[in-house]
Amino acid sequence: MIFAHAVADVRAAEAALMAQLPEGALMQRAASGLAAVCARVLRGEFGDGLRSGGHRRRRGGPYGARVVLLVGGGDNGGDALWAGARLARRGARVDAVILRHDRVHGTGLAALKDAGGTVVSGDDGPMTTATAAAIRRADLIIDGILGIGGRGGLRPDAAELAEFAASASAHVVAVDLPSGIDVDTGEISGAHVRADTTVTFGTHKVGLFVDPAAAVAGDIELVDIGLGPYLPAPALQVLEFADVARMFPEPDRNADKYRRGVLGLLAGSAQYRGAAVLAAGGAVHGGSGMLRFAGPDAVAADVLRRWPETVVSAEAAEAGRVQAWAVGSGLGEGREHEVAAVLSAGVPVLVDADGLRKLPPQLASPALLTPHAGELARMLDAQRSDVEARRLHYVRQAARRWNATVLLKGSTTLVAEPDGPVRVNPTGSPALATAGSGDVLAGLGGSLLAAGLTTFDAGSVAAFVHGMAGHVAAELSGYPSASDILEALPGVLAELRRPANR
Ligand SMILES: NC(=O)C1=CN([C@@H]2O[C@H](COP(=O)(O)OP(=O)(O)OC[C@H]3O[C@@H](n4cnc5c(N)ncnc54)[C@H](O)[C@@H]3O)[C@@H](O)[C@H]2O)[C@@H](O)CC1
Ligand SMILES: [K+]
Repeated sequence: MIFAHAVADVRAAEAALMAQLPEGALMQRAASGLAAVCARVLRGEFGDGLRSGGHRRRRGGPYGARVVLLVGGGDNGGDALWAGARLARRGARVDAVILRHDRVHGTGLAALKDAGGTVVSGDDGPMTTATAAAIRRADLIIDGILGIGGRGGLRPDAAELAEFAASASAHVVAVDLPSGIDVDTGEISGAHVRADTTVTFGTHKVGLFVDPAAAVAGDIELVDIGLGPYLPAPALQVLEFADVARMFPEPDRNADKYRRGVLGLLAGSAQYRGAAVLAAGGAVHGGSGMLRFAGPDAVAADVLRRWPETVVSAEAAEAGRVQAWAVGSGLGEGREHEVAAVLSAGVPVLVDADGLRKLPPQLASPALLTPHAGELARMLDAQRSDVEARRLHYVRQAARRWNATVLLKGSTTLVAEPDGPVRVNPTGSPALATAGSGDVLAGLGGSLLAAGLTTFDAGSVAAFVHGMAGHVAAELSGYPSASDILEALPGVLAELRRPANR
């Protein structure tokens, strides 16, 4: 599992660690790790990041490379200067653009000059003819404008520099984080740097994983500076393949269909017949032992035709015993009494799409709510654009409001509980943004609930597996449909369950 921590926790851990170390030792660890990643960038080991196609790719390493440092007035600038000094000693031509001469990191600047680096900015402002020329011909730009001490977006002079750097052909490496993002929330409130690679220190920062900021961080490289023992519980978790392989339900020797868990599914309608078929498909592959579908005859017939292993009934009340319900995908209008009965049945419930319109003020059972940004906006009476801009804020708010687990779908899918860490799904891709894809996810998540996973684990495992299926489907068909994603599921699950991966 990968973790990310809030700035206050990073600061506290740094203070505790620094008390054990000689002055400046931590910055040297950071600068050495930063310089090492920069050397790899200059050897061509990284992709073209955000600006694919528009890059001048260098392969020769630091010797003879042209490097520009953008240096703010804090320790983030200090890291850039010390790393610049290391690269200069390895033969790079290093030019520094100093934003605040009155607050520049003194020993870092002296080290850079000792190593042969030069300052190209003037006393009146950072943007000079020499600055522009250096940025234009640079192979690598190191963004040390703001780190975890930054507040709000970039000021105008820094914004102008960032803009100019983005238009150049150099690879941009951000120090700790792309300057100007809100590091604890992933929000972007003003001008900011767009990085191809971010080298972050001690632990990942929250904003590096949450959009919109995550989209401007590029590849993330973590440099260990020894903070580990001093860090508290993380604010954010990112599941990895091995975690999901371990968490995915494994039937034991005595398993039968009931013990593996039975999912009840209330989905689809005369208007949205396909939603029932897709959700049922996610469910039959999702690790539970049996699917009971409740719905109108015509819809149930579609489900049975495609998934003959399903047991169908006309109404939820006639479905029989289940260990969990999934409710809402393509459900359309009506069936309020059935939804209400299912929500108060006392078993865990996944609520998707039209089910989210029918939520009571208080939920009686453990629930996993799976809105996209538009649905979450409606649930909280907010603007969709605001939810997209402040994803972490709103997913946490909804989790507290309904005392439930909330999975906010989108460019970075987040899974939040009322208290505790938030999980970010790392496998998402634009391939998932297709009609019916959410129905597959709902069936899969419901099935995992029925198999006994908690709402938090079921949501995050379902999102991970669904995302992997999206990647596989995209490789096969370019622009996959939800049916393609569904078809890719068994292969992904087989890979997860291979003994070597568990
Ligand atoms: N504290 C430590 O032990 C370590 C810190 N390191 C580096 O130090 C960084 C944090 O350094 P600082 O605390 O000096 O802070 P920063 O370098 O992030 O910011 C410097 C100062 O800029 C000012 N500022 C804030 N927002 C601004 C804005 N929008 N425009 C212009 N100025 C603004 C503030 O006065 C702030 O103190 C980390 O991100 C990391 O790069 C690393 O060297 C590792 C060790
Ligand atoms: K930075």
